[in-house]
Amino acid sequence: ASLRTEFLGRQYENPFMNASGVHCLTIDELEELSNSKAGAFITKSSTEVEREGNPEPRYYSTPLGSINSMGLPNRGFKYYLDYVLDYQDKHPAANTPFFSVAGMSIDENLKLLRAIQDSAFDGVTELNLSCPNVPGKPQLAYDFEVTEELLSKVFSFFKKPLGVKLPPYFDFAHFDTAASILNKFPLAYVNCINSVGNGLYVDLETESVVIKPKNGFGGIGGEYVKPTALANVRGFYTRLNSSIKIIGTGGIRTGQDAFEHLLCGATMLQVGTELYEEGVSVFERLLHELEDIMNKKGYTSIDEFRGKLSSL
Ligand SMILES: O=C(O)c1[nH]c(=O)[nH]c(=O)c1Cl
Repeated sequence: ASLRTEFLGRQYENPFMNASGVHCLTIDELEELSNSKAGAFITKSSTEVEREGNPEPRYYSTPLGSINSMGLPNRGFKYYLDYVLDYQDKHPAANTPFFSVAGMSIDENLKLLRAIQDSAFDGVTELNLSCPNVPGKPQLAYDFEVTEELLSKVFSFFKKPLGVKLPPYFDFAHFDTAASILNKFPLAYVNCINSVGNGLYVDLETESVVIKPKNGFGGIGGEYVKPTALANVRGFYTRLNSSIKIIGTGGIRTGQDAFEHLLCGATMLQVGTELYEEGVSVFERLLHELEDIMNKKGYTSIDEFRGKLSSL
C-alpha cells in the first residue's frame, strides 16, 4: 500500500506531521522533524514578540494522554519566518514547512498574516484560533462573530493557502454555525482538533494538581480526546465545501487511530501527545502500522477509503 498524499496541490510521501506546539519550538527540533519520516511538519504557533510562556510545570503526561498549559511560549514570529525562508532556499524540491500563527489580538493576527503575504514564503499557513492556555484570553473560535470578522479581514488581503486550527465543538448547533461561517471563505483546510480545553488532572498521592498555571487547568490531549477529535473531523467533513480539506489531530497513537481519522475524512494527520512521549521515531512506527492495516484490508491507496465511514 502507498501512503502518498496530495494536499493543496502538493505531493507528500505520507499524511503524518507534528501537531503545532509539539517538537517544533526550536530550529533543532524543526530540523529533527525535517529529517524524520514525517511527511510534513509545522512550526510552533508564533506571536510577534518572543514569549516565555507560563511557569513550569506546564506539561504533564498521563497513562492515557497529556495535560498542558504552556501559555504560547515561542521564539517570536521573525525566528520562524527566517527559518522557513531559509528552508525554502536550502530544500527547493521539498515541501516547505507549514507556518502556525497565534496572534494575541485580531490586529496582531492581521499584522503577522500581512507579513507572511508580503514575504517569499510559499508554504501553507495555519491560523491558530484555539489556544486554551493564555490566562484571560478566551478561545477565538468559540466566539463566532469575532471569528467571522477576523476571517473576512484576513481574506481581504491574504491570498496564500490558509487553514485554521479549531478547538473541539460538542454541539451540532455549533458544528452547523461554525461550518456556515467557514464555508463563506476560501479556506484551504480546517484542522480538528486542538486540545480539549481546561481539563483537570489530579495526583492521588500528593492530592494536588500536576501543572502550575491556572490552578492546574489545561488542554487535554491523547487517548482521552480521540472520540471528540473523530466527531469534529467527521462533523466538518460532512458540512464543509469539498474544497476545504480536513487535517485530523487528536488521539493518534497507532496506525489504527490514523486509519479512523482518514475514514472520517481527514487528509493530513497531526500527532501531538504521542510525538511528545515517543520522539520523532513515532512517525516510522505510525506509517508502518497504517500500511499494515491497509494491506490487510486490501487497500492500495488512502483515496480508496478516505471519508468513507459508513452509518448504520
Ligand atoms: O499553551 C499553548 O501554548 C498551547 N497549548 C495547546 O494545547 N494548544 C495551543 O494551541 C497552544 Cl498555543
